[in-house]
Amino acid sequence: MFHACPPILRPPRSCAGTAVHMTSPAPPSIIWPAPAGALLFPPRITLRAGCDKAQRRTMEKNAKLALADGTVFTGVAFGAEGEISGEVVFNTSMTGYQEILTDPSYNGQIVTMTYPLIGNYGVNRQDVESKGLSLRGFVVKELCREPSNFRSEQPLQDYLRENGIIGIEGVDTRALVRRIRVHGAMTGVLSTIDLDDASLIRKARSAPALVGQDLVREVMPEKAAGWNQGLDELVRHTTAPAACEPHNGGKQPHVVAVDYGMKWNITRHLSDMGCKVTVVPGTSTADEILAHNPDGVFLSNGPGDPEPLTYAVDAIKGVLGKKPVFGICLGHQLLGLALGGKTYKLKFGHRGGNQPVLNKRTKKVEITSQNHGFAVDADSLPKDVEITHINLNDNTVEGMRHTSMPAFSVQYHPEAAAGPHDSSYLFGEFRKMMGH
Ligand SMILES: NC(=O)CC[C@H](N)C(=O)O
Repeated sequence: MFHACPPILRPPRSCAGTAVHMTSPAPPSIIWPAPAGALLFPPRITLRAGCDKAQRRTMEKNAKLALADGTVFTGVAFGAEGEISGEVVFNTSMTGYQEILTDPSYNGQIVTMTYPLIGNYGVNRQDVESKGLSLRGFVVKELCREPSNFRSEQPLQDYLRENGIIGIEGVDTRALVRRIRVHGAMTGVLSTIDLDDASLIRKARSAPALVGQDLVREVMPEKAAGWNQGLDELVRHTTAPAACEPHNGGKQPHVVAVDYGMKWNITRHLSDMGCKVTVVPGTSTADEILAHNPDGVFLSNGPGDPEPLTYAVDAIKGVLGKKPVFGICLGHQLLGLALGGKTYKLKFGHRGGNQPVLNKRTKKVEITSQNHGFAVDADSLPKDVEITHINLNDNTVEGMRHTSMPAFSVQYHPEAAAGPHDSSYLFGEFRKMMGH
């Protein structure tokens, strides 16, 4: 029998061949044509392989992606029209494209998905990680224009168009990713308005590099605000109990979360643990942070190079030793700088939902969600900083802890969104560090 979700009636398939619908076939109780007033998918012209070729050609608009090394990829435009430059990076997650699109850490970057079919479950209002889309452009092999999922509210191409993000589909993403892996992340230009290869390559070569830019100020909030949203029901059921342990009725720990472009699932986790959360802008000084009288200070993820963010490093130095500190991703890199370490740019970064990390204390391997292009240099860290986690793909630093002050951080994303929940115990460790 059919369950709680409202039945969705779908038109008969006009295109055979591509596996775009991941759900099982409609149950026999659903009829077509539908009775008047029934909930229907609006009629759309499909552009999938297997559709009428002439129809596809008249509907398609070309787009091109040019890299600074002179490579040009031609594909079909989707989403917004225009032209944009950015650092071209790739993400290996099979799902979670909406969380990726709304992760402010992608500010300044054109993101390529290695999974070959993107858009099949649409987008919704629950899976957002910030108030908007900060990435510069989106590159996929095959776009599914007709999502099929009970949570879907909109197809991906409409979402990108409404949010002003240029997408390109039909790109040989394997070739693109190999190029980035071999030669490193590089600047590129994505355009639907200039399709001249030489001109695009010139623009890609003169586009500003990510290194040295402060991209945080574009995505951080303007002023401090409270936070009171918990985890989505679907997520709560799959998250480790430590992270979701309810507030024990005692004093509610007050966390000040310094927002450099924070993913909302972090504050959802903190809130679910029973913390009172105040979010403050990434430019807040130590005095401004401490004026909230926090029990703990959280340093968020965020875009770009940590080194130019001297205001953030100074603020962290002013908080260290006074309050427990927990940092994630950019927050981890900034903590590393504040502790006297150095950061450097990785060749092509870690982005995806399947990065293996060794927890050196427990000797357990955690499968983690990641999105970073910079890393903390292990050799630069002072003796009183213990490296707690390492990446098993390339042995880079994934976590650290100060041996005498209450401060720890991870390079990866324990809040997942999207990705595995292996590391959600870290939120519980922060709570313990705050003495609650
Ligand atoms: N997700 C993040 O916080 C990214 C950190 C930093 N912008 C990097 O790319 O390394």
